[in-house]
Amino acid sequence: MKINTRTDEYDRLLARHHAMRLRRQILSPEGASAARPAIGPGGTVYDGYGDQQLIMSRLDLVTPFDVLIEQLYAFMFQRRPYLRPLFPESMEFQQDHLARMFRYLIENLHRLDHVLAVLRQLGGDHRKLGVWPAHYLAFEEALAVALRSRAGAGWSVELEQAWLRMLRFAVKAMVDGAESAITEPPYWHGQVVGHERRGPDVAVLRIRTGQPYPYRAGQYATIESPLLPHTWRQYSMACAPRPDGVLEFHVRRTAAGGVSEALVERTRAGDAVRLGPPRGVMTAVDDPRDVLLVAGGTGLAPLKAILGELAERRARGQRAHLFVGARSQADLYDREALARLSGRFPWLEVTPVTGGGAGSEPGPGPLPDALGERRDWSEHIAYVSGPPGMVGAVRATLLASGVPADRIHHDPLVAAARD
Ligand SMILES: NC(=O)C1=CN([C@@H]2O[C@H](COP(=O)(O)OP(=O)(O)OC[C@H]3O[C@@H](n4cnc5c(N)ncnc54)[C@H](O)[C@@H]3O)[C@@H](O)[C@H]2O)C=CC1
Repeated sequence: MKINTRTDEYDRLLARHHAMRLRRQILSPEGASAARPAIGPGGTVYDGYGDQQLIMSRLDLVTPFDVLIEQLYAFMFQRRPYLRPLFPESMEFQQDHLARMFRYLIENLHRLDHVLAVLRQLGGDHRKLGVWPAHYLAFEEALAVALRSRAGAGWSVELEQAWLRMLRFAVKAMVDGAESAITEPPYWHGQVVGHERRGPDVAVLRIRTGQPYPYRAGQYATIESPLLPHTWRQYSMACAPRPDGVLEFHVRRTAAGGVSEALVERTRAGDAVRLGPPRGVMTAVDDPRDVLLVAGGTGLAPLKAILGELAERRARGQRAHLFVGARSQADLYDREALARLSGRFPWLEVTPVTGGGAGSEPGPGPLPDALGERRDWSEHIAYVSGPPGMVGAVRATLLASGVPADRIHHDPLVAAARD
């Protein structure tokens, strides 16, 4: 269900923009303009802060973004129908993704170093989609037409130039990112060598790649099934790199017609898939402190991989405690594997916590409470993975109990696309 009404999206962006400006003013004695960065990709000068002010000043003309983006793609495919096959059959996710990107760019144009890193990675990831620099020109042309048609009489050359400068900055960073990723394959071919149903909506898949897949425990891959061409979704590897090169993934079926449904319901051993390059920052840190791992649902996958790595290179005397949150006993889909691990490794304690999760009452759920009751975690290194609401709630509990922020590791708190 779309929740973006015109006022919602516009008001939300504006409120966040004002809050950030206030924060910059407080943090910087010279005022907000001192935060003005000017270095773009390849050393070019770009006044992101100036464009941010201009774009924000008339955001009301072009929001909600979903309408703008629908017009953009309609124009692009009408003008250049040969680009349509590069996109998935259903454009819904693509449109949401682009709206998120517009919001992210506009909100962050005052801190180009952060934006550059994100865009460079996005550019590298776009290689698997078969995107070439020339395609971006077609996109720019379509964006200009959509902006004009959406904004109507209030539109101006200055506004259009600000939007196009922002886009060119983003494209340049993405093309740079794609070029510097040139030594890495855009994707790996894989074959499903194991497919086990674990309950009505979860499957554990084992995939062997044709070429070695170089990743670190805790990272994720994007996966494409031939059942849904051009649609890639993220899943974490649930094992540390193994000598036989087999990767384990935990997939919960979510929306009908999505990649997860295809992988859970319609995929069998022997089927082919493709994997994008490994990504993600939640990897095991080299620190001899005891380890706390907190998993919610299939968020268990990367933590199981980190445990696998710990088993291989654990510091002397280092212990680990894994909390596994699940909706119910029946939903503890990996309980046998976890029992095997805790039987094998005396330094590992596993605590299942049931309740909460999809369909239950809103609220922090039982995981933060279970942690709080247990012991003092302030000297631990923590890894947290699961639904964004759970990761946020657990993070808040750990911070409040004295664990420093730089010792709480998790992937960014945005809902990753896994349906
Ligand atoms: N499949 C994978 O490889 C990975 C999945 N994830 C993410 O993990 C999540 C897994 O989803 P499900 O299995 O459906 O989990 P779920 O909705 O069944 O939740 C599992 C448990 O997490 C806790 N929880 C859920 N929402 C909470 C909240 N708002 N506050 C506090 N605790 C909460 C509850 O204890 C619940 O029982 C998805 O968001 C997925 O994107 C993250 C990393 C890897």
